[in-house]
Amino acid sequence: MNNALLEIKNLKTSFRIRDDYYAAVDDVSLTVNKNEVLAIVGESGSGKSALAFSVMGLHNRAKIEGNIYFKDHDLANLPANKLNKLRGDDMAMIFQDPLTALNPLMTIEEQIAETLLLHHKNLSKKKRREKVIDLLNQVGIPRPEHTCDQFPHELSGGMRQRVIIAIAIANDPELLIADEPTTALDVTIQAQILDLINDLKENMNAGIVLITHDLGVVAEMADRVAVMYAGQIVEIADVHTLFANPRHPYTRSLLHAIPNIDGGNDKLHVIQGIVPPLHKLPREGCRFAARIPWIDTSAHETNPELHEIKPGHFVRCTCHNQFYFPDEKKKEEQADGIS
Ligand SMILES: Nc1ncnc2c1ncn2[C@@H]1O[C@H](COP(=O)(O)OP(=O)(O)OP(=O)(O)O)[C@@H](O)[C@H]1O
Repeated sequence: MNNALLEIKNLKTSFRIRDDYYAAVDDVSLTVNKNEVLAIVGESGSGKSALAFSVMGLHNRAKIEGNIYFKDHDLANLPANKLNKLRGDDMAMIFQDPLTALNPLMTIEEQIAETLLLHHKNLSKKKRREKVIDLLNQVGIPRPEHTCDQFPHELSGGMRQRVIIAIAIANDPELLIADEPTTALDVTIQAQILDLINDLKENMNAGIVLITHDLGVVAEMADRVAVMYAGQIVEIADVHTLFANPRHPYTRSLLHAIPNIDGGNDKLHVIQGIVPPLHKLPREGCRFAARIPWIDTSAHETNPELHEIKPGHFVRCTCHNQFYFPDEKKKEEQADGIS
């Protein structure tokens, strides 16, 4: 049985810079299944949000090519009115910054009710309030009746993010996209919000796309992980495989950059350089090659593709076969007595 909820095929999302279009998402294909959390990880500028916004139809002036299949629709080619109906009804998004995502001039009840009314036009005022209180309860707001009448600025960051989640789940969406849902929050609140999203996955039967640059969050929450670099997926695997046997040099560098928890002597490996700006992204060859200059250029493919190296484990470019970290090689050589 096909368990796919969302199927993205050859998606290309391009932005106009001066006279040309540049792809921030460049030929991405992905599937999100029912009842799974798919994490998308990568440094700032790798195209994670551009991908999520394409699915939600939130780009104003981007050029979108390819297909985004969801519930018998191709979102990439759907008229705005139909997309609006699906958004808020069947798919919803939790944004990074709860303050900018809420309307400062509306009470919490009014904001949640606005989404409810999309689906239940004839809801009486009394029933509407009951449903809002119920949703605020579900997301762990302690005094929901009181919070209903408050404005966003009267709530803490963690409470505001709970309200955002209440709005997102108001109509029981089948697909939930959470874009860095805890970045703006402090650590203890982060953990509570992640627990809440985990509970939602269990209770809602939804597919969740979790965008984050925090690998700790990925390890805790994800079923599968897609690693993005410079607009492309460079590796995709189930979460256990990705942490136990990361293959792409970028994935390995991201994992290598996590400090050793037991305080070993390993130096923190910092990935040299940054994701280049959009109009300067290399469009030919391995896009990560410039950041691993010690690897011989012959290791890279001319047109790197995603290869399935084990069932469900895909890696782009053959360079992973020859990749090593210079500090590790040095250690090995020292151990072998070579100076
Ligand atoms: N509206 C836009 N117009 C032009 N360029 C854009 C636009 N939106 C994003 N970009 C560019 O597209 C690239 C990908 O950006 P995106 O925000 O998707 O990255 P990201 O991985 O989500 O990063 P972050 O973690 O910082 O949100 C970046 O180079 C960014 O500057």
